[in-house]
Amino acid sequence: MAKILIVDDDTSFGLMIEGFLKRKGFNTVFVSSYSAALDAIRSSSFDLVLTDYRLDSGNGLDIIPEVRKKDLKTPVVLITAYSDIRVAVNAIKLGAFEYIAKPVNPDELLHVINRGIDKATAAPNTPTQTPVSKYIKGTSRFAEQIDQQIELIAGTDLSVLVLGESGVGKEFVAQRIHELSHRNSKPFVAVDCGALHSDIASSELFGHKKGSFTGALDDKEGHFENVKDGTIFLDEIGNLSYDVQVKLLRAIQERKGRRLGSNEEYTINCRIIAATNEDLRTTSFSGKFREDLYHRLNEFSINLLPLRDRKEDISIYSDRFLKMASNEFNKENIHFGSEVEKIFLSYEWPGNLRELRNVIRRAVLLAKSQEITLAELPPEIQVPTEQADIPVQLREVKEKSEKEMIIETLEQTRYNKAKAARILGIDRKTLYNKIHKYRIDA
Ligand SMILES: Nc1ncnc2c1ncn2[C@@H]1O[C@H](COP(=O)(O)OP(=O)(O)OP(=O)(O)O)[C@@H](O)[C@H]1O
Repeated sequence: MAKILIVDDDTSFGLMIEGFLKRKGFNTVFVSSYSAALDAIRSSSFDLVLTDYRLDSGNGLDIIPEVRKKDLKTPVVLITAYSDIRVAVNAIKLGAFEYIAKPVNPDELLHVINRGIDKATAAPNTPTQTPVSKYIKGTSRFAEQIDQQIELIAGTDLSVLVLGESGVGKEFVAQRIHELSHRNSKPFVAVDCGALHSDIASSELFGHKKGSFTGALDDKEGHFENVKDGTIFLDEIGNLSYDVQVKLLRAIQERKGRRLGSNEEYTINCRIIAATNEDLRTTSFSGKFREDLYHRLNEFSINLLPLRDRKEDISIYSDRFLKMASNEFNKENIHFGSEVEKIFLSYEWPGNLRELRNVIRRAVLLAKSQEITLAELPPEIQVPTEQADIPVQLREVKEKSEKEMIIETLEQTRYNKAKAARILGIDRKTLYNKIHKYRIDA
């Protein structure tokens, strides 16, 4: 019976979720404070952690690294308010498995929990075998060019750097390259470097020998060993510590790896695809990301535009996500109302394709008839986001919350602007412009 930790400072809501999950056969532990959550995570093991974003002290995002430190595989699901969509996006960047927007729909909750547990148990630290392709091609000129690049590059062994905002499809592009390459019968291993705590990053990537550090109870294969001749996908590469960057560079240059605490070397034969949503060149100039490593990883780069800058793609993706969700929830002949289609085109999609997929999946679940109407969309989406369409008052509210979020993130990162920009999902230049615009003392 899977064991779930539920964290929510709204006790009645937390108990309601607990009751629901118990009825569905889960073993649950409910805590109503941030500190109790940390105690629970440190003192016992869970198959999944479900946390609200807003907690009495700290927040759901702070829980993620704590869970990661304890067990890399435990999925974390974050519950957010609709207005926190950017928080949800950040949660994914920090390694959360998924987010669910309030009001929580029980079917959706159950579905996400089951997917999280299945994923964690199906591949316990072993390479993901290449799945049947779920890659959907966009129809914009931009998407066509990307597909041409993918096809071109797939036949080579060049290292590829995939760039773009969170949720834009970087991992899907990496998988697509792998599927079209001669390595497609070999493993595809995705490593979320953003979720790798610096203390364990080397051991996760390269493996360790029993006794090489406290807690190394057994010999362990690293991802570079278990990927064999397949493709390793290093997501959020900018998060790797300098030490690990040095090891990675050596591994790439010499095509050799070594487990921590071992003298024996193994050969590295895999293809490397890396991804980031920050400008590594800027970071490299400020000495945080090694320039030599950057060039090694970037033998070819693919830059994915955010969805709002390629709106022609929205229609094909929403149709396909709709089909996938209707199959998943056994709802036939479901379609979008014309208002919904219009809103999809005017909304900014800060969470890109991931957000589009989630909004559609939820709408299908909630739909009472065969037509998806505005009632099934999150309120935030129903507000046209083009500045010109926003009444002054609303624009002020939007700007106020943006300013607050920037201040909060700057405080969280102790005014490290590169880090703050990364968490906010914007580039540093945009952050500087906003600091200037809102006259933030930074
Ligand atoms: N080409 C695609 N075809 C079908 N679905 C896609 C495609 N690209 C993205 N998606 C959907 O969007 C989700 C997010 O994609 P993906 O994980 O590749 O984004 P990402 O850019 O790697 O995000 P992050 O930076 O947060 O890791 C996927 O789980 C999938 O549902």
